[in-house]
Amino acid sequence: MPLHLASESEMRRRLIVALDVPDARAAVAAAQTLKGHVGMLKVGLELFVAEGPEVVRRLRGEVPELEIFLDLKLHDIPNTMCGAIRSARSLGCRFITVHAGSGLAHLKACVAEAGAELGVLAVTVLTSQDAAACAEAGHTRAPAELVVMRAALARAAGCAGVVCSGQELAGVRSAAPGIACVVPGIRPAGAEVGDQKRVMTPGQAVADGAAYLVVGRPILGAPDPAAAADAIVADMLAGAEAN
Ligand SMILES: O=C(O)c1cc(=O)[nH]c(=O)n1[C@@H]1O[C@H](COP(=O)(O)O)[C@@H](O)[C@H]1O
Repeated sequence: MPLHLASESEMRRRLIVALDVPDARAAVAAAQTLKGHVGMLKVGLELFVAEGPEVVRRLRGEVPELEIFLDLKLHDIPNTMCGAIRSARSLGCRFITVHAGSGLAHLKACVAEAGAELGVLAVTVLTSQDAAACAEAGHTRAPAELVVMRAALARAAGCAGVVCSGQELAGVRSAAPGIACVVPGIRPAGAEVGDQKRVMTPGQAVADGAAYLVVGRPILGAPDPAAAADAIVADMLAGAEAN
């Protein structure tokens, strides 16, 4: 992003916090703490399995200024994926995730079902997978090649974006020009990597063209989550300005 367009509020809008917490009470408390510091809340499997769609309605009611990203990583036959998307449509979420590895027909069906309001994000290759994990799973291509192929499929299907690691941003941008890249596996310099394999710092991911960053433990596991989010925003801004 050119220097004159990079602003702190723009970086905050592009920071998504993963609410990987066990219940609605913890989710609402984290959202209240982080409003004004992040731009979107991600509701994923841990919280959704515990609380169901009601937690999305509750978050929308209690923190209406933050959009919701419903991360269910749907991976099934098209009829079943479309049913889940139909059920999700009334929740008013900004994004929903599906696995890109299902192929073009699956992605197209999901995009058609989601309509204009709900953006379908195609998860390319999980950031917890390295080359060895892909080989174990039977893939003959390296993660970066798979990501780029799947990003091209996602673009052809009309997806709102892809989920990829920061390490594939350049490849995705050239294979699927214009597609929004949503990047998890974000780790500030020196932070614990945990189960993530393909990681990048916030600033580098923004410099390389990420549209949104998804961050969980480096924010929620910090002694002061709002300060941790602010530090990530500062690094994002530095990355945007260095670009
Ligand atoms: O779809 C996702 O959001 C996702 C895709 C992916 O490839 N890797 C990945 O880590 N995620 C999610 O991003 C979040 C990352 O959390 P932290 O590793 O704690 O920052 C988790 O909620 C994951 O479910």
